[in-house]
Amino acid sequence: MNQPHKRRARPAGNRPPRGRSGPARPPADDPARQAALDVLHAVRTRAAYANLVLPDMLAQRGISGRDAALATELAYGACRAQGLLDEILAACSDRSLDEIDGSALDGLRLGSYQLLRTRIPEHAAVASTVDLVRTAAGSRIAGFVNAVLRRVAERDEQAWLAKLAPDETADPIGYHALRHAHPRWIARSFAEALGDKGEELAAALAADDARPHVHLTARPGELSADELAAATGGEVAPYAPYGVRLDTGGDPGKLVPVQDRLAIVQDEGSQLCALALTRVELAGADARWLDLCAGPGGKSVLLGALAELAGAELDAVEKAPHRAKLVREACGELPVTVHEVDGTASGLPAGSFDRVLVDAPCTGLGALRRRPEARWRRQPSDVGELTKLQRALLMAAMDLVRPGGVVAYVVCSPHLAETTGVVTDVLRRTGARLLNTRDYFPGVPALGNDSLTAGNSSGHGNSVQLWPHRHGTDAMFCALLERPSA
Ligand SMILES: C[S@@+](CC[C@H](N)C(=O)[O-])C[C@H]1O[C@@H](n2cnc3c(N)ncnc32)[C@H](O)[C@@H]1O
Repeated sequence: MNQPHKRRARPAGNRPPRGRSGPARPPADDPARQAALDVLHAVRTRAAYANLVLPDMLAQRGISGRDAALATELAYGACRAQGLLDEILAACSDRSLDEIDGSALDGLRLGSYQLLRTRIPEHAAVASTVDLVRTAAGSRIAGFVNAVLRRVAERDEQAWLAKLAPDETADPIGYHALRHAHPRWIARSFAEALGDKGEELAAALAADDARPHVHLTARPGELSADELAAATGGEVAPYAPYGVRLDTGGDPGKLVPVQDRLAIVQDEGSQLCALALTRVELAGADARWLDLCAGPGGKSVLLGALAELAGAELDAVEKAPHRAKLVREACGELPVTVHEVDGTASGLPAGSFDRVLVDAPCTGLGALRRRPEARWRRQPSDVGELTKLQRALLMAAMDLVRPGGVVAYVVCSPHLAETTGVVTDVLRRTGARLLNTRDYFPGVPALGNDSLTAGNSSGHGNSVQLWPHRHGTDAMFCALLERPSA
């Protein structure tokens, strides 16, 4: 007769100490959830970017296939939904979230995400998460996580929303913010830019959770969009003449045309904004172009290639040394001179550039779909600091461009303070003219909300606001300003 199997007690020395950040090696039996949990830990404790940490972790741990897909879904999904999960967790716990041990909170987010937003059966979602928390933080904390997750499992997501969301009529922004797991201030900023608090706001918030297509730019003068599409299995992008859209996953950096420097990875919205600057007809000289915020160099490559075709040269300014290096590497043999200086005091000669791009540092609220945790990390207080810098850079650009030359002000954000707020102020201070920017986005529909457009009230032209849910691009803003002739 077989002897009953005796569980060997785990030696105390093997037990991870309380409060440690998680096991160095994933347990062999659940590498996907362990990786997701470790990503949540890195995001919470050291402000890591999930989309940078996870791919490295998967490679180092040799996690691939279905496990890699599950780890990605759980890590990114829990990061995106964090605020919604936290509201639900707060309703299920008698402690406030601030009082909950960090490892427990990571586990609660991971477990509640599985319960509410995946088809993983309840017992598997809870038991697997509790096991991981027990290994990392001990039995007492695991018991707490188990109890809270059991309460979360009493309702599905819709039922929780019905219980917790504000009334749609009385508070439409709060309602859509919670339903689409966005902070209220971001939902409000989208609503203000769209001029809509209802269906379109919901569509804009939903688009932030969709995986973006990868876009490529064919290097002008080297390859056409048709050729690039044929070489990569992608399709020609709808609006940008050098653009290709890829439907497949995988690392686009490994595509042969990208490795051969015949194409770059670049959102179609970025392509359109850089191109708009080059499409304005100028009277007089057109030989010196400037990119005032160039790192890591995507738009410099496109502008540098177009400058070469036009017989012009590009100066590229970047303040951060490592990013200036990236610009140099990206531009290679193109006629681009990189200056590692502050764009607000570059020392470049005033009035000497024909075309200037200011692709200013911004909140990035227009690219939230690319960074799972970004919506919860950004704070409303970031906006004030950034708009000061954006104003200073745009003022510097107005000084560097020659009379009759053109400046493109671009941000990857629809927040009105960063877009029309900055532009309206600089128009007032410089007497510059806002061109009808939409004319330089030919064939692109639904380019903005007329009633909100910078300069409209003073009879100037219109700026452009792109959106993921309308155009499949990042939510890029672009305004073309002409310096009055002397
Ligand atoms: C939105 S990114 C530019 C993206 C770039 N145009 C591209 O397409 O790859 C803004 C850049 O401005 C740089 N920057 C921030 N402050 C600056 C300053 N005062 N002068 C020049 N560059 C600055 C940042 O380091 C960052 O690389």
